[in-house]
Amino acid sequence: RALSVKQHRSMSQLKYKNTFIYTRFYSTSIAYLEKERAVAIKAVERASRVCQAVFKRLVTEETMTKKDKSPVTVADFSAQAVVNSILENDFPDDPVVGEEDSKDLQGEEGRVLREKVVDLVNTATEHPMSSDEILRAIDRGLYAGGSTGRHWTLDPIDGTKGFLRGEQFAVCLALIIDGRVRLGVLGCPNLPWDMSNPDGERGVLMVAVEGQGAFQRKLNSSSNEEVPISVSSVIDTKDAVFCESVEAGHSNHSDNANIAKILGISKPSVRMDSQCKYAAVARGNAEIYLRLPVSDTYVEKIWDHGAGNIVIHEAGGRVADIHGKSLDFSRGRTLSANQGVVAAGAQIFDTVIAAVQETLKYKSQI
Ligand SMILES: Nc1ncnc2c1ncn2[C@@H]1O[C@H](COP(=O)(O)O)[C@@H](O)[C@H]1OP(=O)(O)O
Ligand SMILES: [Mg+2]
Ligand SMILES: [Mg+2]
Ligand SMILES: [Mg+2]
Repeated sequence: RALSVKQHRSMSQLKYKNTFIYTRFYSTSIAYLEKERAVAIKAVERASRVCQAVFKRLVTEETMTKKDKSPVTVADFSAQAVVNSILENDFPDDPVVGEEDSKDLQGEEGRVLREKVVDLVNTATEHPMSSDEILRAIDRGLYAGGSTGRHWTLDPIDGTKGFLRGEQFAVCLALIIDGRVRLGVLGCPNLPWDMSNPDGERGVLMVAVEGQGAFQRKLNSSSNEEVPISVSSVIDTKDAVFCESVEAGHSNHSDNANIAKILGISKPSVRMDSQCKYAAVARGNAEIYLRLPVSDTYVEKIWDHGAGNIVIHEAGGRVADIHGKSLDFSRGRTLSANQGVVAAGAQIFDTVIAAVQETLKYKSQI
C-alpha cells in the first residue's frame, strides 16, 4: 500500500501487458483506492469552485433557514449535486450519506432556489444537467450508512457559518468501507497555504488513504504536486496550541478552556469553523482539537468527521471521543456511539484525554 508513485506506475504497465494475475495483484495491493482518490479529489475541487463562485455572487444577497436554524445556501445544494453526480458517474453502485436533501428545492415553493442551483451546477459539470437530474443527484445522499459494504459520506459545505462570514469552511468527502474510513479529502478554499503568511495564497486540499499517509496540495492550481504532512512534534502540552469551534453552540468553550488549563496551555485558542480544524492539527499549525459537547442530546454526524478523522490518523495523530473511544463510523448516519471529539498528535494524545477526563469528573461532582 505504501508503494511509491513510480512503483505504482510500473505495476500498472504490467497490468496492461500481461493478464489477470497482475490485474488482481494490482487492484488488491498496489493501487489501493487509487481511482477513488483521484475521483474524490476532482469532485472536491469542483465543488470548492462552486462554493467560491457562490460566495462571490450570492452570499450577500440571500440565505435561507433550515428548521434547525442553520443557514443553508444555494452552495450547499449545488456542491452536493456536483460531488454526487461525479461519484455516480465513476462509481454508480456506491451509495452516499450526504448532509443535504432536495426537499427545500421542490415544487413551487422551491422554485427560486432550484433555478439558482440548476444554474450553478451547470457551470461546474461537463454535461448539462436538467433540474430533475440535479434533484436526483442531491438525493443520492439519502443512504442510511452502516457497518458493511462501501459508501461515501459528504458534507458539501462544512462550517456554513464560516462560509457566510467569509472565513473557514470545508468541502468534506470520505469513503467508508465496512464501517471504517479508508479515504478522506478535505477542500479548504480559505485556508492559507502557509499559516505564517495568513494574507498570502489561500486554498488547500488535504487527502489521505488508509496506510498511505496524508498529503496537502494547492486548491485551484494546475499543479498536482502533493506535499506529505504530519502533526506537530511538540511533546510538552504546555507548548501546545488548541483549536475549537467559533460557535459556542457547537462546542463547550468553557470545558475546552479548563482542559487547556490542566494541560498548562497559555496560548489563546485558535477559533476556526469547520473540519479545517482537523487540517490545522494534521499539518502542525495547532496541536490539539477540542470539541467538548454542549448538550447531552446532540449526536455528531459522520460527514462532519469522516475526512478529518483519516487525515489526522494518516498524519500521525489520533482522534477519539471524550471517553477516549475511537469514532465509530459503522452506526449509520451519525456517530451515535460517541460523544464529542478530541484530536491530537499521538505523542500527547493520552495526556489530553486524561485532562478531558479530569474536567468531566470535576463537572459531574459539582
Ligand atoms: N449542538 C451541536 N454540537 C455540535 N455540533 C453541532 C451542533 N449543532 C450543529 N453542529 C454542527 O457543527 C458543525 C460545524 O462545526 P464548527 O462550529 O466546529 O464548524 C456543523 O456541521 C453543524 O451541523 P449542522 O450543519 O447540522 O448545523
Ligand atoms: Mg449544516
Ligand atoms: Mg458540517
Ligand atoms: Mg454542511
